[in-house]
Amino acid sequence: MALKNKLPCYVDGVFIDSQHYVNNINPVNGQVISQLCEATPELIDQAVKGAKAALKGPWSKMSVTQRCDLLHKVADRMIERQDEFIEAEIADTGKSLFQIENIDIPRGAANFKTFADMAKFHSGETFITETANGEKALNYTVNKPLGVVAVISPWNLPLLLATWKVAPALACGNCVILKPSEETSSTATLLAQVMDEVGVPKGVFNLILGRGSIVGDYLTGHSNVDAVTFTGASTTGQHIMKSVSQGVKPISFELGGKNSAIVFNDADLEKAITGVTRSTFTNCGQVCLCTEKVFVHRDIAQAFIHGLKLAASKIKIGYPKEEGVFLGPLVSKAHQEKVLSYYQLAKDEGAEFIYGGGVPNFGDERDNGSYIEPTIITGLDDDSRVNQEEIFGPICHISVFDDEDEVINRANTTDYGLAAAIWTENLSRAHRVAPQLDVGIVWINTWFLRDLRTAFGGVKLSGIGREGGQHSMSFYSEPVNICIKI
Ligand SMILES: NC(=O)c1ccc[n+]([C@@H]2O[C@H](COP(=O)([O-])OP(=O)(O)OC[C@H]3O[C@@H](n4cnc5c(N)ncnc54)[C@H](O)[C@@H]3O)[C@@H](O)[C@H]2O)c1
Ligand SMILES: N/C(=C\C=C\C=O)C(=O)O
Repeated sequence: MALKNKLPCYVDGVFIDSQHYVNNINPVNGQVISQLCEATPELIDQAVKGAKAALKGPWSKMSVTQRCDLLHKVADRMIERQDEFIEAEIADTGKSLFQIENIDIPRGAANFKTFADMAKFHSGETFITETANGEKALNYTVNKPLGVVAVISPWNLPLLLATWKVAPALACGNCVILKPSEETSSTATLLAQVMDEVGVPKGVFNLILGRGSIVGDYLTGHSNVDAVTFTGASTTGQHIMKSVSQGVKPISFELGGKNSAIVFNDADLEKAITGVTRSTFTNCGQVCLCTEKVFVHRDIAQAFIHGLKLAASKIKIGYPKEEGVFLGPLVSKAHQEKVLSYYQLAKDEGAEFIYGGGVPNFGDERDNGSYIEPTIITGLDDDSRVNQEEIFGPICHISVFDDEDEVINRANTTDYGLAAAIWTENLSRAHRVAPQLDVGIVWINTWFLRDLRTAFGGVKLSGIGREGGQHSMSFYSEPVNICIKI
């Protein structure tokens, strides 16, 4: 069923128009493309009640194999409808067709396949116990679902990040209530259609739409929600933590970042330039893993800066489907204003602009969109606001360093701790430096190369917990130890 101009909620197996609307705007030209039906508290209560009931229905009676086969059907149907997912994601985000068809949409189906397969191998533990006084017992684990899981997802990789949590939550037998970002709800609505089409039992997957501060806040504070998994800004995470603390329930947070790329003088310079171009400007800098701070060794600084500036100048900015376009707009006017305020702050703090710093002038409808220039700056202190606060746009600051210990300390001097990239051809140095970085993820001579079985998450303001592979299976399950005297 093609998306019309109203995006409905999906509660207890029914698509519902709440009669309360929030405009959905295309960031390419600022036009209203649809309206999402914002969930009311009553509708959220109904979703939680339906999810609770579904835990006792056919879903809980399915074998792991039956449940995971159904999730494979979800993945297969997403692939059958991928053109609709691509169109919907482009309409909401304006990002390039290249990125959407190579990263965003394929990962939706991949997330379901990965965790459906992982669930089949999610084993417990068994111990034959012999106590000091000669008693014998058999101990074994049963993995049970948490119950009703609230999933709150962001706008930067909408389908990828919603399914990154929905898939393992369902694979572990939970019922889910997904609240996507109000900026990008279209692919989540298609996901609800897919769930309905393949026969996921009613109440197992629910979709409630609307503003985070209203709908998200009500959901995370709901006494009958058993767990909350959230991806978004650190400040929002802190708010959700307060909201959830009205009860005692598991939380998983993937939050903001202020990520460094460290380019040593023994790096392959061309690889490093290409890699840092990707890690800074991909998705218009709107990836939590993106580089915003580049530390380059003094010996190669001029050559690196020249190369990065040349690479940035070759980046094509334009319509999502335009041939060769790498950079689309930022997700919204509000976010464009936020990122531009940091460009202005950089000027005020005395930065030297090596490239960019403004807004492209197209002379057409795109001037009503939220485009921005890729930007490279230098000359600011490590403790400047621009170098300490997450900007979440296509900008990096370049600093020069002289030795390893210095750069490790400088890269760690941040309240965030999500990801880092190291560029060096010296393997000893790579393996020596990586563990010293206070982050959750380190890439060496690459960036955003993903194995979905690995631990994903950050430390400090970048999050709580890890998801990915068995880390997701553990978060979305409650192990019960059963001891039988023998
Ligand atoms: N660590 C990661 O994996 C990761 C991934 C993507 C984005 N992010 C971070 O997310 C931020 C950008 O995304 P964003 O602007 O959508 O983040 P955001 O925090 O504004 O919103 C994220 C989600 O939370 C909801 N929300 C907002 N306020 C809420 C509240 N009070 N209660 C409940 N829900 C609420 C929003 O509606 C949205 O669905 C950046 O800081 C980025 O670093 C982190
Ligand atoms: N969680 C993942 C990416 C997060 C990107 C942040 O913007 C992933 O690749 O699984």
